Amino acid sequence: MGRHLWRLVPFARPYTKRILTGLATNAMARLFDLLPLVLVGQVVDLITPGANGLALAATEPHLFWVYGLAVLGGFLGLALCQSASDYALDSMAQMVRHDIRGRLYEHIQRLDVAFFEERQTGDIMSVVSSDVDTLENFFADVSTSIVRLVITFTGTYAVLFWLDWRLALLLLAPLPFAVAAVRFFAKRVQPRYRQARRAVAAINSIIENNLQGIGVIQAYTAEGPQAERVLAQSAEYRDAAIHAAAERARFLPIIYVLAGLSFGTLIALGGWLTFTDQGPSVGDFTSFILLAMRLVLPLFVFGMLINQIQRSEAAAQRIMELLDTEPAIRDRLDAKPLAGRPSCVEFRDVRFDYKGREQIINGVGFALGTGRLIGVVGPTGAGKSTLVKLLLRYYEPDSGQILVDGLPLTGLALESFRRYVGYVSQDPFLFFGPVLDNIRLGSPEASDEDVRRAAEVAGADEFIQGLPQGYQTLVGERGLKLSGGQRQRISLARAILRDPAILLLDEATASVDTRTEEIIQRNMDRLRAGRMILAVAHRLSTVRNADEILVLVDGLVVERGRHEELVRKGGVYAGLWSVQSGEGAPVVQATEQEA
Ligand SMILES: Nc1ncnc2c1ncn2[C@@H]1O[C@H](COP(=O)(O)OP(=O)(O)OP(=O)(O)O)[C@@H](O)[C@H]1O
Repeated sequence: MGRHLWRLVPFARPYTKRILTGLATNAMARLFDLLPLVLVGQVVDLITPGANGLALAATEPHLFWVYGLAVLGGFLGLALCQSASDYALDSMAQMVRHDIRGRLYEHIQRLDVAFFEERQTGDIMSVVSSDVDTLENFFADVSTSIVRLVITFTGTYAVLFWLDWRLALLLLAPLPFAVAAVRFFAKRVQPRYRQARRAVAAINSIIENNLQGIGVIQAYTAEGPQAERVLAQSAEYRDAAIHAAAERARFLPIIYVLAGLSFGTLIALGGWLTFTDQGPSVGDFTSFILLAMRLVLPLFVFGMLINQIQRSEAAAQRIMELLDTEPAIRDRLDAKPLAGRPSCVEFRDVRFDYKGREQIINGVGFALGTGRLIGVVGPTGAGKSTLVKLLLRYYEPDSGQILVDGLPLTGLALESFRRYVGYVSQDPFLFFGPVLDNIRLGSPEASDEDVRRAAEVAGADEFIQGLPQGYQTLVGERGLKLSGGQRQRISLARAILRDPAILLLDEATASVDTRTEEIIQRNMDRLRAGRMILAVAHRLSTVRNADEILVLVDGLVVERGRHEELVRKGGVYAGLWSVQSGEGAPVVQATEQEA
């Protein structure tokens, strides 16, 4: 067993009693299993004529009944012990699997956004599902098989030594060769399993990604090349598995030949010893042969076990890797919870680059207090969404500070801060389930009436009432499809319901029509009281009423002020405004002039 599997032992510890019961009953089952083989020998002796030419059965015929009942007792014992053992160990494995999966999911949920940007969803999925399943198999089957193997082996050998120690020693002779063969086999197969596991993860990743974008694949008739990508990965798995099978095919004959050699010698030598009265009785020799046959199976099981243990080790390694991944964004040891509802947020000369990218946010500063709305506008790729994500603490600034009520955001307990934040992302996400649950995501205690009011403010109530089952309509993946604007409004209602102190809107109304936006705008003006709003917008009318508008270009605030001031100034904002309000030159002309 490798070191990764050992690290999973703590998951089994709470079930020690169940494991011990399972192992003990399994041990007893093995002994009951061997009992009939010994009894067969006794019956053979019972009917074999002795030195006086008479079989014992002639004088004690009732012994047939005794042996018959003893065999029946053996089977009954086997039945009871085996099923008790199976139940104890199987249920333990299910519990361990449940715990590992739960722990993994909880852990993954805490990992930061940057982690999910780097790892593919399918890859993570294959750890949570198939790797965890492999371990269930390990805890249920492999652990039982190990016990079965050890007990059958030691139990059988003990009886064999008792029957005839010379023949027993003879049987032991090929064991070192068998162990060497198993080890050799294991070493060669392990890399193949690792390769196969990697290939499975890659296949899952591609398929999951492609299914999400199936519409794009079909629109661009890219089915052929995409199928080839999947096939190429699948071929890697196939080849690794075939290689492993080839190794197994080479290993099996070695074991058979070794078993054949020792059996052949046993039959020849044992038969001769029995015949010449120098060895065991005919009955004992019969038992001996039957028991010895039982030893071959464990040898094969041993090979398969090594196989399974290696697979489990590879799965455990991937699970432990995930569990060992610490979120980059997490509470510091001395993190303080936010004392209460925050009333001001400040960016001080904040600079930030994504990994491998430069000059994303280049020294941004602003202060936002309760009751105020700051609008952020600027060309695409200027860093507007990044500003919002920094305030959400998806990422931390490389330099400069973000202060909440004068305290650095990085020093706050994450949860105590985020519970005061409402966030509507550029591409709002709806989970599969009723509209109601989607809005209630961050406020599980909210009443249906609260949800409806939030939806009203977000301009969503009317259309939700018109859905087939109103607030109970299933949406999200495989639910009813909604338009971009409808999804945005549900997402906005979700943020509003939270009654956040800080409302972050990233193009929150970009997909709704102007009339609906006007309604939402009016509601927002009411909402502004008692909270801070940071709103990113391309459509300038959205932030027209902002207390301050930041014009962001290449991660720098190049202009700031109220709408009227900026228009008067005649700079970047004024240029954008004149185009959007239709006062300036049409876009096409402008492009031609630039050209
Ligand atoms: N997760 C990321 N990793 C690396 N680079 C990123 C990441 N997200 C955004 N970027 C890059 O950072 C820059 C700023 O992106 P951001 O999303 O903040 O722009 P934006 O102003 O919101 O643009 P838009 O108006 O198009 O939404 C872009 O050049 C973008 O390519």
